[in-house]
Amino acid sequence: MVRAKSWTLKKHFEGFPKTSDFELKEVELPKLKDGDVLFESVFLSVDPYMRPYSRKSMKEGDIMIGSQVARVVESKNPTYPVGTYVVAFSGWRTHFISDGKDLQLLPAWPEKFPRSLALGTIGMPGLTAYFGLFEICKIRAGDTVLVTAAAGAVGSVVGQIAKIGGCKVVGCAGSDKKVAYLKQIGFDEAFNYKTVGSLEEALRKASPDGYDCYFDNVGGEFSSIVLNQMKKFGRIAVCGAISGYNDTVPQKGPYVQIPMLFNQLSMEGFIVSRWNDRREEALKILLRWVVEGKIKCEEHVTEGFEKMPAAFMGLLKGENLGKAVIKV
Ligand SMILES: NC(=O)C1=CN([C@@H]2O[C@H](COP(=O)(O)OP(=O)(O)OC[C@H]3O[C@@H](n4cnc5c(N)ncnc54)[C@H](OP(=O)(O)O)[C@@H]3O)[C@@H](O)[C@H]2O)C=CC1
Ligand SMILES: CCCCC/C=C/C=O
Repeated sequence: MVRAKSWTLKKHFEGFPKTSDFELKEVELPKLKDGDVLFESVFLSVDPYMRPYSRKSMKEGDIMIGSQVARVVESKNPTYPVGTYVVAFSGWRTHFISDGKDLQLLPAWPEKFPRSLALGTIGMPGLTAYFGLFEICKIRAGDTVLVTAAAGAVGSVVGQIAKIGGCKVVGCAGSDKKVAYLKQIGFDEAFNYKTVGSLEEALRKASPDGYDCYFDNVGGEFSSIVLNQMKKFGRIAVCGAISGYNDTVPQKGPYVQIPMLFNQLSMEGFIVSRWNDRREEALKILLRWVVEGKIKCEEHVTEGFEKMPAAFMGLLKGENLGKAVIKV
């Protein structure tokens, strides 16, 4: 018999999540039926979307939503023999039983890279960067691309793909260590948005001619300032709005119409699952770029399933450099 631990949402988050909003539970899993597979989570992901989606799609008492890289430990399903690795969307759980549906088999995995990358660069965040840049920003060689939360899971891949595409890349992040990292992985310009005196001046200094593309991960006041520095026909990919996820009262800011009108801008929100039908094709490209060394991957690994709430809250505070993952 296997005992499975899980983290549940004890109380809906009000403002910034608290330790007391989560509850650790343990249950005994039943025996497998024909067609069933028993998995153990090897790596779990914490992602910003869990904050807004907890309110949108969960009720109190539910297991926290999320994905994991998991390994088959017992199987009554020939498609998933023992030892097979998958990406599953089974929530914050150490073990789970699946009927084999809605699992994503990991491709042949190069020895030298950890499988946790299937939750980051070679997974959902990498796909977000890829489709956001090519389908929404429609990058072209020579464009100047700005990205916020640039040292995180999505942002760090955005910058590196934009460089592969022949763009000039400017990144903003919340610590000097992150800024140094951005320069190390090839960003042309980077600054710490928390310590520059004036965001407006910092943006102007990084690209005096303005920006063709803005990959917006944060929203809020920062993005209102960027709007006025977009070039004519600029494209804005609204990927995330983390600066507002913990707000209890929605932020108010300048209205977007005037800069959008006079600079003839396009602004489009997107959810990565829009391109699920092209997932495999894009993952192959991302994996190739990683193997070729064109994309460097950084991970912020927290050891121990018990520390998942702390890792999630740390992510929302900006403690992570690269993709935040939990090693069980
Ligand atoms: N549209 C889609 O399909 C998807 C959207 N997303 C969105 O992309 C964004 C980045 O996600 P992801 O790469 O996974 O996360 P990250 O790895 O970038 O981690 C989140 C980062 O956000 C930054 N941050 C936190 N609070 C603020 C704030 N108030 N203002 C500015 N920055 C802040 C922190 O970095 P710093 O130290 O630099 O402040 C933190 O490290 C999120 O908004 C997320 O919701 C992600 C996946 C899919
Ligand atoms: C199930 C993954 C969906 C990710 C969409 C993210 C939106 C904002 O973070």
